[in-house]
Amino acid sequence: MRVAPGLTRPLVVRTTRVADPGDLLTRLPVTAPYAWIRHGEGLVAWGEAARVEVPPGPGRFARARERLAAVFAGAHVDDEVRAPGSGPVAFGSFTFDAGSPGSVLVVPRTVLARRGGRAWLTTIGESGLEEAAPLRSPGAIRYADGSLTASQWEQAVAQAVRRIRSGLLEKVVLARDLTAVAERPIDTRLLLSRLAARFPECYTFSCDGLVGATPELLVRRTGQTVESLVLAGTTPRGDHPADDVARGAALFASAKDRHEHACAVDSVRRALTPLCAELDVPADPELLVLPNVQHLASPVTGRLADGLSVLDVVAAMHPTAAVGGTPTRTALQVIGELEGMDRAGYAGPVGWVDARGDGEWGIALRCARIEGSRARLFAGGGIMADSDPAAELAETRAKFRAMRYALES
Ligand SMILES: C=C(O[C@H]1C=CC=C(C(=O)O)[C@@H]1O)C(=O)O
Repeated sequence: MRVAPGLTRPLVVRTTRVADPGDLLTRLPVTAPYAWIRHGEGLVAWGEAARVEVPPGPGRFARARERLAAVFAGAHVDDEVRAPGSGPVAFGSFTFDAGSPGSVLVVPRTVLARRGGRAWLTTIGESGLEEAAPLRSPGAIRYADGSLTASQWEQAVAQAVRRIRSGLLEKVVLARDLTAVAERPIDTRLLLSRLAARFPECYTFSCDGLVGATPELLVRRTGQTVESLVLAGTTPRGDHPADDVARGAALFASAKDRHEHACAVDSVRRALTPLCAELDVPADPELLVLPNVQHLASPVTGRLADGLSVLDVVAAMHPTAAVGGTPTRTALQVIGELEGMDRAGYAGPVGWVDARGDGEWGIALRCARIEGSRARLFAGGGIMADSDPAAELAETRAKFRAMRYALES
């Protein structure tokens, strides 16, 4: 744990109501912006009051929770809002693989938030609102293959299909990466505002260099209530309205996609059942239509049996079969063998937690890791016994479109 220079322990935290600040994203500074926004509501943050670098290994979520509790312990909190996300908050990103370094929780110095018509500002030490600098365009973007070429990735999918058909496993999610190099340093705030405008239904996020707009809510905890939106089963949008409707109907009727979706829902049900006094899992999925793809979606709700933090729920859920597979352990081995890359924060939990244990965590999808003028984009798809490698490749291209749009438009 590191407490920022210039701050004393315990932290002095103050949350005050503020007039509607307008578009939250326009308030962010260029350096290290944090964000979690959907339909214009959520939290943006900047500055660093404390940082918890989470060591890799089993039990990392519990360790993260303990270390964060130590940061929050004894904080002098003056909170006139007392709502989820008020008072001290940490933004976090955990790597997909428990063994990979790079998981982090950051307590920002300033958080600006809006929810349900109320807006508030939380500050730690000397901090506050500043005039934001104008957005900067990254200029032209050049793309290159990531760890595997498209055809190598198709071969990896074909191998996964063979392993599934041999009975080794039921489902595995394989991902690939693309690298992008811009003419000028990439302004994360520009990506965030483009993503939030084009994908209002998604959670536009930024945490420690990982930026994206994910449609998949891993878990929201508000008091005893937990909510999750399970996604799996995808088709690209159609070229015209009739094609679009036909694709949605075909997705709904596809035995392969329904089975792929059921694996993801089952993994969430299995994770949440021991934690919840009540759990409502719909029998059939809905269709979630986004600008680039359509998904099968199941909203799950539950009531927690006792006062677990959202981080405990994240620990129980990750990795769901929307990003791992079934059975989980075998799927993780196959991912390690076939993908040929470290996913880093992609497909890991990303979100925020407050000192009450409330918070919202998504699965980091449709995202990129930004470093200066370079970006590493990620996309994957669920592989089943009857998956077609070319169709899976097309699906990743449709998913890449979210970040490509943010970088290019
Ligand atoms: C793994 C990704 O998406 C997951 C979430 C929704 C639908 C998925 C699918 O249909 O394959 C994936 O399980 C990704 O976007 O990189």
